[in-house]
Amino acid sequence: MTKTILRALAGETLPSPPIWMMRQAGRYLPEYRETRAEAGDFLSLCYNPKLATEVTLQPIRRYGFDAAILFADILLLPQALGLDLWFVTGEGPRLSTVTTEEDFSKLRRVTDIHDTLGPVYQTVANLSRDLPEETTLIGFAGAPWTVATYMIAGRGTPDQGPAHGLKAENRALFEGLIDRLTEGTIEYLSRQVEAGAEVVKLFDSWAGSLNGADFEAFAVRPARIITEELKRRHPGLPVIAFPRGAGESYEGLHAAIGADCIALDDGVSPEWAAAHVQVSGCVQGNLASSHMVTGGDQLVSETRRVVEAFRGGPHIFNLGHGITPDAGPENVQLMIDTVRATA
Ligand SMILES: Cc1c2[nH]c(c1CCC(=O)O)Cc1[nH]c(c(CCC(=O)O)c1C)Cc1[nH]c(c(CCC(=O)O)c1C)Cc1[nH]c(c(C)c1CCC(=O)O)C2
Repeated sequence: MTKTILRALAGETLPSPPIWMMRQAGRYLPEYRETRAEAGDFLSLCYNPKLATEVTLQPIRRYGFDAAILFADILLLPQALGLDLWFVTGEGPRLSTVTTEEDFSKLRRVTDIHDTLGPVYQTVANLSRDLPEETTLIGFAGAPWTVATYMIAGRGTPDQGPAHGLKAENRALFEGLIDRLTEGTIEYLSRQVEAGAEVVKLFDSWAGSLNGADFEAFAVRPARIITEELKRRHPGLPVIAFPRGAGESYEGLHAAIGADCIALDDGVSPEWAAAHVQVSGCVQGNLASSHMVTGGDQLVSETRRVVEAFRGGPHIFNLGHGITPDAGPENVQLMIDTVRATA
């Protein structure tokens, strides 16, 4: 029998939605913290196939999620393109920046990323061998705009100001960077698929700060190019696009991107999204991740509300964003039990 996630992605409405969770391998789990301590730091964990495989499997063993997502990070691609990358504990990522033509000219060609990323492909291959047969393996990459915001600022920013600045001041350089990332993302995801990823997901965490023509040019268009080329190389490959914060612009994105599934953040109500987005295809989401911290009756009622709202069409249950380190592992179990009891 075909895996439930693949059935939903193919447009099937199931008795209860299959479920997985963004950042399901993460610091809220004691077993993750233990393996991460063994690896030393976060990047050493990402580039250690044995340990990255182990942390990817931990939430599958504990909860039996219907999908596993490769353990890696969206910032490994800029590192493979030649930037320095490190993580400051308690603060987040730091990178060397691309803000001038000279910086850009030093970036590696997209065909030269695989030496750095080899361990990631090995993790995918391990997972494809070790996962239970009913569990779908999801590969991923950051979308060009979101990755560019980190490469231009050298860190996370509240409003993506430096990237908007470069877009205004040196459009040609900014577009060159988006194009390089678009090509690099195709090569990176294509190798993940060859190693055994069954689905790929594009994380555009900062799509919400692009408006109007910019949203079309730098969120929709790169996602469409990546999706089309991956599907050309790997016929039948399902693609999930996650333009977080798109708001009303979520409407029409299945067709505009050519994606099989649009992932929703919790800034849109499930009732609105059922009427305006799910009408054109599978959706994924969108319980607020804060419920994984607070738990209780509200978690149960809001989980049921999301399931009910999307009951009439293809749906993959997920949070609206990644689970946070302060979440309670018991709340995750309560969410899963509540979703599965709706069948
Ligand atoms: C913007 C972004 C990044 N990484 C990612 C995004 C897009 C999604 C989003 O908006 O959250 C995507 C990502 N990051 C990680 C995954 C693995 C798969 C998953 O479990 O979903 C995925 C899909 C692991 C991670 N990536 C990171 C962790 C925490 C690392 C640790 O163990 O200390 C994990 C499990 C670190 C990371 N990585 C990044 C930041 C800003 C941070 C620091 C913030 C934090 O510490 O939570 C960049």
